[in-house]
Amino acid sequence: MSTARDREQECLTELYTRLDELREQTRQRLDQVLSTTGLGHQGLTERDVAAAGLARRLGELHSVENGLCFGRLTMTEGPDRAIGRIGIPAAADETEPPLIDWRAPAARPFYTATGARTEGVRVRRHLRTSGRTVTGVQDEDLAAGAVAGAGGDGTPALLTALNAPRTGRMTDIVATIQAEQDAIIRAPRAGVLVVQGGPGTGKTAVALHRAAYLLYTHRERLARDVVLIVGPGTAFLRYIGEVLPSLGESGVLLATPAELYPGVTADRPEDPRTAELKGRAAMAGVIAAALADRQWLPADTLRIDHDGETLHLDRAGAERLRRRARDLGLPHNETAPLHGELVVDALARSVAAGIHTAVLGPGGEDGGWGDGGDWPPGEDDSLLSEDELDDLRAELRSSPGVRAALRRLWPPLTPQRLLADLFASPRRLATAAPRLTDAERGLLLREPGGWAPSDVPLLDEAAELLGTDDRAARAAEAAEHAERLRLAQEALDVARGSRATEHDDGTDPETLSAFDLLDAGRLAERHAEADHRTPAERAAADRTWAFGHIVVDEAQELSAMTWRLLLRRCPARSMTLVGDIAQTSAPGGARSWAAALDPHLGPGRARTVELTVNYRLPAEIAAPAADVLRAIDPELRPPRAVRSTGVPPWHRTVPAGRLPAGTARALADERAAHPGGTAAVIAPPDLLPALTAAVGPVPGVSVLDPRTAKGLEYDTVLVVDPGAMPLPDRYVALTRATQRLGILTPSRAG
Ligand SMILES: Nc1ncnc2c1ncn2[C@@H]1O[C@H](COP(=O)(O)OP(=O)(O)OP(=O)(O)O)[C@@H](O)[C@H]1O
Repeated sequence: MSTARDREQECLTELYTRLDELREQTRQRLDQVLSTTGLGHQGLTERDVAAAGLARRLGELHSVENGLCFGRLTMTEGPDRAIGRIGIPAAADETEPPLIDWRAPAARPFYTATGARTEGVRVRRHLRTSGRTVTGVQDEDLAAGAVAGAGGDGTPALLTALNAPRTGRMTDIVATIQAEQDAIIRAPRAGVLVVQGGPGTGKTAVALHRAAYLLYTHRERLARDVVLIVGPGTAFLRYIGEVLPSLGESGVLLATPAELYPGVTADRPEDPRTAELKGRAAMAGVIAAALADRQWLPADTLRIDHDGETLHLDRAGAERLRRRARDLGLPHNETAPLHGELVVDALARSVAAGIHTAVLGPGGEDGGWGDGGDWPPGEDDSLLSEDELDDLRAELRSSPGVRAALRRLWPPLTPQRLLADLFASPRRLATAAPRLTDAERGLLLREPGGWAPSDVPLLDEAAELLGTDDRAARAAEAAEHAERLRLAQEALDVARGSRATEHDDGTDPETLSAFDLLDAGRLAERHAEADHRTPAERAAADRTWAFGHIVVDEAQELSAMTWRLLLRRCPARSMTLVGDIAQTSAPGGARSWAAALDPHLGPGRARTVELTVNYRLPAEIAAPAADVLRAIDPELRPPRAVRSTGVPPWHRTVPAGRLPAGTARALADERAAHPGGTAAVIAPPDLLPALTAAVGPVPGVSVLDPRTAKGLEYDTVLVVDPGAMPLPDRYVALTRATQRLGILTPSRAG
């Protein structure tokens, strides 16, 4: 008699056969599409789009090779449902799909059914597989009523997953998503959802699976608009980088907050106090004031050389024109040409009025426009016709002296220029930030050269106020077009040359050739490169991209200015923000979700849910972490550990001078007792150089400070001198271990 495992093996083999067929069909269609020739420009673009779609699908089909099917639901009525990483559609002669995508509504009871609420499920089966072989089957009989279900109480499948050694890369959790996590993953897309949870409650895992779920459920929209995932640092992004590809998803953009301004690499070191200051919401006002300061006014009268004459623009007149330009309510760079027109018009009228005065002599009340008269002069003051005035304006517009004056009065600016000039000038800082103290302004003052991460939202703020100054982009496009024209012309010349030769050979000179039908311009158009970038690549390069959904991990760390930037990138306000208020270590980070988000969203606009079960820490390691949490805030409750290892953390006191050597020895002992897996030494930043030297390069071992360790996890963790860490950092350090924790404290005598 065949066992359940044999029967599952048969089903699994059949599923892999179907997967191989799907791969083959997709590969053939891709080959077919790629080999299509003789297409026009439009046809080529369509071919490229189709090929990219098929290549993506092929990638998806290959990414699910491991763990293709991980569960089965036997229903009280109707056919079984096999649950997997992707769906395999029913063939023409089938009524049910042989494999259901974990994100499909029909798969949901796999995660939510309990003995009390069976949702029509009789047996929930977990499959363990290795490659294409079934290695184990675990059944939960819901009809027996004793099953708590996927509620965080440690089903064997979950415990197996949690006890597995870590590889240094996060893995997906599709086979064991728990009910409280499932509710978050499948929450509606609209609105801002905040997921608060202690360390190890699966916030990161949930956020990534939510992104995969949303991409599946709103495929068309989100594949086009892209999902942005923001994580605290590059080490963290590397750690989570495989999860979505393993779920067959590639249409996401992963970035750190420092990477959110295209074209800027923000790696300039910075004093944390400066970073905190630059993260405050008040910096938005400072930047606006810095820009207003660049819309210049002459102290008295501006003298403008024009064609050997001197034109005059007095301060009051310049101020009136500036006010009219500002009243337009447009960004600075977009206002520049309009302000220029106002000034040119005023100058033209004043010249005309000068002619008027010269012809008629100074009359009546008209005491001129430089000293309190009506300025700029109106039409009635002019003897010139409108056509003559137009000519005069045109002349002034192209006058080098006038142009120089316009650049001075309303200079075209880039965000980089505005910020670099502001931070390099005590005078500009004093004008733009009068409410800051001298010491604070001193923190902002610096030589130009490079950008710090905290500059990124400020550059974005400045870009918003400045508007597009797309002259550079237009110039590049024009240069590119000229180059294409040149190449096309060359191609035509070569063709003409070869025809001349052919004629020499006696071919028919009357035969029409390509160059008879085309000119270089049209040929250039045809050769214009189609944009082959994926939507995620285009989004990465475009500051004004509106993302379909934004996921932020370690969201508690973001400054007010970074929130402003992110909300600009998501006008639809469709966001999932995960974090833990108790782990906030950034000086400008959140003390409460309401304090961090209400100023940007409005009070109560974000919906907050909590994760309460700790999947990382065994109960033994959770205990010392809970003590630290109480010290941070007695109101906060630690998450409940779902498993226990029977291995309590150890504690060792070492003379301070021998801390590096003592740590290296303790680590070596741990590695000898528990070979393989991953380990980390987490210490205050100033101890890192000595510890790194003492430990040396060991595969699978990292030496890092608590802030870099945030979000990461290791089988074994040694925390060195936790007493020297600020409380949130200590909390982070003590909550990274999945199996074993050792604490080394320097003795005072050392
Ligand atoms: N349902 C689950 N099944 C299996 N493993 C899970 C599950 N939920 C979480 N885990 C595992 O628990 C560990 C902690 O998860 P994760 O890193 O997402 O927690 P976190 O809340 O983001 O922690 P931190 O606040 O420290 O960043 C990871 O190894 C994750 O894979």
